[in-house]
Amino acid sequence: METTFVSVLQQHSVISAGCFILLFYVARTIYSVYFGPLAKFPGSKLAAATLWYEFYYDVILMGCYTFKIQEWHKEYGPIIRISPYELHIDEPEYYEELYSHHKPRDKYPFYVNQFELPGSTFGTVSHRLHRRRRAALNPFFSKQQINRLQPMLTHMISKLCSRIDEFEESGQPMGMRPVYMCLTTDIVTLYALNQSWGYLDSEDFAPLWVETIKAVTVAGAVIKQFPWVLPLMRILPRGVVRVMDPGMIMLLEWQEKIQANTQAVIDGRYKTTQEGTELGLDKTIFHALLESDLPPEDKLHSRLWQEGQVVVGAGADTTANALTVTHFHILDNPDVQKRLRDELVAALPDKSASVELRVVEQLPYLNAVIQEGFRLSYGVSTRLQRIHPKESMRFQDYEIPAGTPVGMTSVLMHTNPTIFPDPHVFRPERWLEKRPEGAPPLDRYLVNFSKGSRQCVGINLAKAEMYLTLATVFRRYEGQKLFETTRRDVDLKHDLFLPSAELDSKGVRVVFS
Ligand code: HEM
Repeated sequence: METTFVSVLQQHSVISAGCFILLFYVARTIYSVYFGPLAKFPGSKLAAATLWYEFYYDVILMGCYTFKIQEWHKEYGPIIRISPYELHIDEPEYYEELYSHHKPRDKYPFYVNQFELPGSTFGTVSHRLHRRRRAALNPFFSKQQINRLQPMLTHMISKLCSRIDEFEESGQPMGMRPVYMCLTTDIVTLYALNQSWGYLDSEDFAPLWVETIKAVTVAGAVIKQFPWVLPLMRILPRGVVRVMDPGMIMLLEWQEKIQANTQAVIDGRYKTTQEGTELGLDKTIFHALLESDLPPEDKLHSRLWQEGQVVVGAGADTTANALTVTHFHILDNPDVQKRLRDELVAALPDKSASVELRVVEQLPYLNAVIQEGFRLSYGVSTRLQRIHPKESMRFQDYEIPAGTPVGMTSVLMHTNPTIFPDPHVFRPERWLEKRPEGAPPLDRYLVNFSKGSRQCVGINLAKAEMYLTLATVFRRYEGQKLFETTRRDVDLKHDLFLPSAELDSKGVRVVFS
């Protein structure tokens, strides 16, 4: 009798606690949606109430929240609330204010958590700490430093050409995304780790590597919502992880490879490779960071490998995507292809000679083609939030409370028809036309690398790769045709952090003849 009484009492307590927690959440949500500091901002009330909205669009529908945000802007105006905590702005003139060079801009933990690399410059939330870490990275990527990479870049591009020659001979279509991914990976690993991963030598263009990067970005949408997933995967036996998510195994193995490289540098048993030495490279990014003015805590293995992973991850897929999308649009627009070829033939009379960066970076039409390629390949397609930790920010009549994450998205900037008329048309000429009196230069609105203190550190390297690769490939190979490839294979359909076309696309394929 007494036991029954106790168990009924226990049941009641559990139910009461459950009801209390439920009531607490309901009350908190009502307060946040209707009375909290972000209540005055327009937008969907459901999105203001719960992160599950974003989960549905980004995880279930695979990277579609960006398009929902775009739709909401049409309905609610240039500033909207898109989650219980976050605002989004669609007003091109505000970009340089939000992504300021000088004002304090923290990152949003919800965003950086998706890669779980808090030791990296990219993953550093605090603007103060970021400036210190970024200052140590900058010299490694300065224009002067990148100019010195010409022999290495020429060497890699001639390897690329040997692979294209094979396909030219066989007449088989070549999948450009994997091949460009091999090129950019071999370049960034040789430069940053002094140890090229040699993917251009792989018979089938290392499909596992392409899959790894894709798996990492797809997993990111889930990890943002459930940040405990990655630490959990690390402690589970590999066999279990493999069954649950094979992409995760690739990520863990990639991290281990970089961790081993870092440890070898710290232990002083790192051997520079013959390939690197012959091409004038004798240091890894870890040597550069260890020799920098960073304090000892920033020179620990636990931080340095994270920096290495970001540089390799950020340097490879973004540039490969920009190369692929630009290559497609050149071939899809015969007039563009002809004008580019004429310029290249005039500037580079010998089609087999290696291309000099200082020559091709001066070519106006090649520059315009690359700008237009950057515009339609977007860079990172997801929104990038910035936070002023201490002071409120002003947008039109709104005062944004200090500490609020506010994002803007390159996709919305680059397809804004007022700035870029006929935004989905690939028209390099727009970059060469005279701007109306008093209008700012057009590249003010080109944000594939983002802007301000936290913009991409690899811009000079990425641009050098674009100039040299496109100039070489379009000067050397006269007979190029798209193979069963249409706009459907490049147009943005899913925002998987990086832009993705339809998921069943076979990618951009080209026949060289
Ligand atoms: C076309 C090629 C590229 C594009 C479109 C691109 C785009 C971007 C963007 C948009 C960001 C800012 C991300 C954010 O705010 O969270 C970024 C950051 C970064 N990128 Fe790139 N990137 C490219 C190539 C490269 C290359 C070649 C490297 C290095 C080898 C690189 C290394 C980095 C690093 C280390 C960061 C973090 C910088 C920081 O937080 O201070 N990127 N990139």
